[in-house]
Amino acid sequence: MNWDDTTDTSAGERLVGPVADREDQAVEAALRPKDLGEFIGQEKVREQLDLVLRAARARGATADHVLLSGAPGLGKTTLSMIIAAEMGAPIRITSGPAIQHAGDLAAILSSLQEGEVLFLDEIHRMSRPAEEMLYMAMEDFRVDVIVGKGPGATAIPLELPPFTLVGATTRAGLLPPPLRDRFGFTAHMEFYEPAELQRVVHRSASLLDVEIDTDGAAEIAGRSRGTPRIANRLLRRVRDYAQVKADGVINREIAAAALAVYEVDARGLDRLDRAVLEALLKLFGGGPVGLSTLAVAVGEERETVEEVAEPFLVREGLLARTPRGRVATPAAWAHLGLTPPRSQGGGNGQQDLFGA
Ligand SMILES: Nc1ncnc2c1ncn2[C@@H]1O[C@H](COP(=O)(O)OP(=O)(O)OP(=O)(O)O)[C@@H](O)[C@H]1O
Ligand SMILES: [Mg+2]
Repeated sequence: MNWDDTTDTSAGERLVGPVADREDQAVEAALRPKDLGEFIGQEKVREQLDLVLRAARARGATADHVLLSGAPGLGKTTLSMIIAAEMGAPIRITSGPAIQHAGDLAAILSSLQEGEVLFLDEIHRMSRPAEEMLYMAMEDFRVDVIVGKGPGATAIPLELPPFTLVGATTRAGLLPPPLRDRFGFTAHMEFYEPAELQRVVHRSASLLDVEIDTDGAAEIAGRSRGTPRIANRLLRRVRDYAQVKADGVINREIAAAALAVYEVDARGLDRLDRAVLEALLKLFGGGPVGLSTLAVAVGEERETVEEVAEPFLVREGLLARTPRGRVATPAAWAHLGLTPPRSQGGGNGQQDLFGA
């Protein structure tokens, strides 16, 4: 799947974009669950990780290396901090792009304390030489530091204390198999159910001292695209609205009115998503239509339509990418409150694709 870290920048900052913006970065630390018990949803991952960590603690050993994969904003960074907290270990945080030379990694590894958690975010963006050094460090807790250049270069082996590597990636498919295989435990984070996001919203509201009722939280959760980060962001915008336009208390009407102002619809589609769907339905009868034609019709770049709008529309089952072009699903017609054209012979892709 295409969850590139840079995807969102092409259409500017979106209220429903999954990647952290400046404001998110400033407030997220305060909203992060601190232990596994506080972490909402991801039942399987939580149960498995709990076992891995308990067992390591019982043995008095350092936990196995953990790989966290999943779309932006689902809680990878949060979980890495929880792992350290549960192990009572310090955490060192760095990222793939920050490690361009093997030497950068050697410096970090050689300064780790015993049992420390090394969190390597965006691990798929590390340089090749650093990656190879990491293999040995993960497996044998050893690195070879190369001193000098050319034929006179020598490798000085350096013992490392046992540590736990926690790698995070939005693109697990980009990880070379030898790297993937060196993790003892891999957790794949799924998008959250609305009921889980509702709990996220409630929890964040109470931390932010915002009063919200059950329906208000459900309304925000339903528009959050399965992503806690987006839920927290929408909550902040709704809070602003509630303070200015009402008495500060969030209920369903306030949440819906606030998000209408920000053009986030009941299903979490924003202006761009709706423009793409509307063009597809109203101008092209539901398709199939080529990506370039669709992009011109909405006045956006091809890449913006393909990388920013489409992934969520496809995930929601509103749009399908077919060899003959983009096609709207029956759910898309229903969502926009439009009636699909009836029996247009072979001219319309609806019939043969969906048997309507
Ligand atoms: N399971 C959860 N329960 C409650 N809050 C959560 C949960 N998962 C994530 N959050 C909240 O969502 C926000 C984003 O989470 P986090 O930064 O861990 O995502 P991420 O997967 O690291 O994203 P990225 O790929 O962009 O680095 C945080 O503020 C965190 O509080
Ligand atoms: Mg993160």
